[in-house]
Amino acid sequence: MTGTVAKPTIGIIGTGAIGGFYGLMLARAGFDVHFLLRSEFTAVAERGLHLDHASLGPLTLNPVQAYSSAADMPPCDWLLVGAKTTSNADLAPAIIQAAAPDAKVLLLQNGLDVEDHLRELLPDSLHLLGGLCLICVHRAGPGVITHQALGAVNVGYHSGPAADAQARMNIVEEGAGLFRTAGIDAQAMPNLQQARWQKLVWNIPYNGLSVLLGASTTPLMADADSRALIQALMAEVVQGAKACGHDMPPGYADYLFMMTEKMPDYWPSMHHDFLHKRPLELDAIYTRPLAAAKAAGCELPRIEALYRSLSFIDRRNH
Ligand SMILES: NC(=O)C1=CN([C@@H]2O[C@H](COP(=O)(O)OP(=O)(O)OC[C@H]3O[C@@H](n4cnc5c(N)ncnc54)[C@H](OP(=O)(O)O)[C@@H]3O)[C@@H](O)[C@H]2O)C=CC1
Ligand SMILES: CC(C)(CO)C(=O)C(=O)O
Repeated sequence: MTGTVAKPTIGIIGTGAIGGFYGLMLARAGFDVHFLLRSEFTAVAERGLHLDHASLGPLTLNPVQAYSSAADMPPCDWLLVGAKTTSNADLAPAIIQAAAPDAKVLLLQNGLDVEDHLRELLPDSLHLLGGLCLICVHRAGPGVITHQALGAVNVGYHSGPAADAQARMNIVEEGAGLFRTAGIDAQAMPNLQQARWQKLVWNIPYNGLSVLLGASTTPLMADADSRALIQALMAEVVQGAKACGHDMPPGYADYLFMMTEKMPDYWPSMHHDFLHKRPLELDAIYTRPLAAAKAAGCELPRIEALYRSLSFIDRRNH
C-alpha cells in the first residue's frame, strides 16, 4: 500500500507583501496555510487576500485562515516570518505560540545576522533558517498585493537541533521544496551568511538610495552619477563580504546591475517604509554589515556615509 505523505502545516508570521505573496502561492498549491495579521486582519478576514501576479494575473484566496493572535493558530511545522527585521524581537512570543515542538522557523528577510537576536529568545528545539527573496512585490492596500517581477527564494540554515551538516541540508532542502511545489524557484544554500551578503550587494545601494535620492530603479539607472554611485557601493559590499570570508561569484555585482536594468521600475521596500513613516531596516542592511566588515579590518566609507545619511532621515521621519 502506498501512503501519502501529509503536507506540513504552514504559518505566516506577518502577512505583508512577502508573507502574503508566498503564503497565498503555498495555499494555492494545496498547503494548509495560516496567516497572522495585525493592522490588516479585519480586511483580510472579511475580503480575503488578493494578489496581482506579474505573470499569472489576478489571484484571490478567500476565505483566508486569518488570525489576529498567534495563540489561536494551530501548531505549525513551518513558520515563515514576513515581518520587517525591525520587529523580530517582538515576534518571539508569537513564533513560540504558533510553533509545533520541532518547527522550522524561516525568516524571509533582507539583511545580515537578522536571526541572531531572535535565536536567543527561541527554545533550542526550534530550527531557525533564513530566506533571501529575489522579488519585487509591495502592498497596494489592505490585503492587496502587487507583484511586479521575479520570485526566487534562497534558503539557508542558521541554528537549531539539526545533528550535523547533512541533517541541516535536509531541512534546507525541505524548505526549498515547499516553494518549488508552489511553482516558485528556490535554492538550498549551504552557507546562509554567504547568501545574505550576496543579497546585500543589491539592497545596500538601491534600498538606501531610493530613500536618500527619492528615486526608484528606472531613474537611478538612467543617470550617470547615480549609476556610478551604485557601482561604487556594490564594489564596497563585495569587498566587505570578501573581508568576512565570503567571496562573491565572479561578476556578481555586474549581473545584479544588469538585472536591475531589465526590471520594471521598482521602489525598494525601504522606500515604502519611509513613505509610511515606519522604521527603516538600517540595523540589518547597514549597521550589521558595516560592523562585520570593520571587525574583519575592512572600512567601507561610501556605505558608512550612506548609512549615516539614512540614520538622520530615519530619526526625523518618526
Ligand atoms: N517587498 C519586497 O519586494 C521585498 C522585501 N524583502 C524583505 O522582506 C521582509 C518583509 O518585507 P515586506 O513584505 O516588504 O514588508 P511589509 O511591510 O509589506 O510586511 C510586513 C508585515 O508584517 C506585519 N507585522 C509586523 N509586526 C507584526 C506583528 N507583531 N504581528 C503581526 N504582523 C506583524 C505587518 O503588519 P502591519 O500592517 O500591522 O504593519 C505587515 O503586514 C523585509 O525584511 C524586506 O527587506 C525582500 C525582498 C523583496
Ligand atoms: C529587487 C530585488 C529583486 C533585488 O534582488 C529584491 O529582492 C529586493 O528588493 O530586496
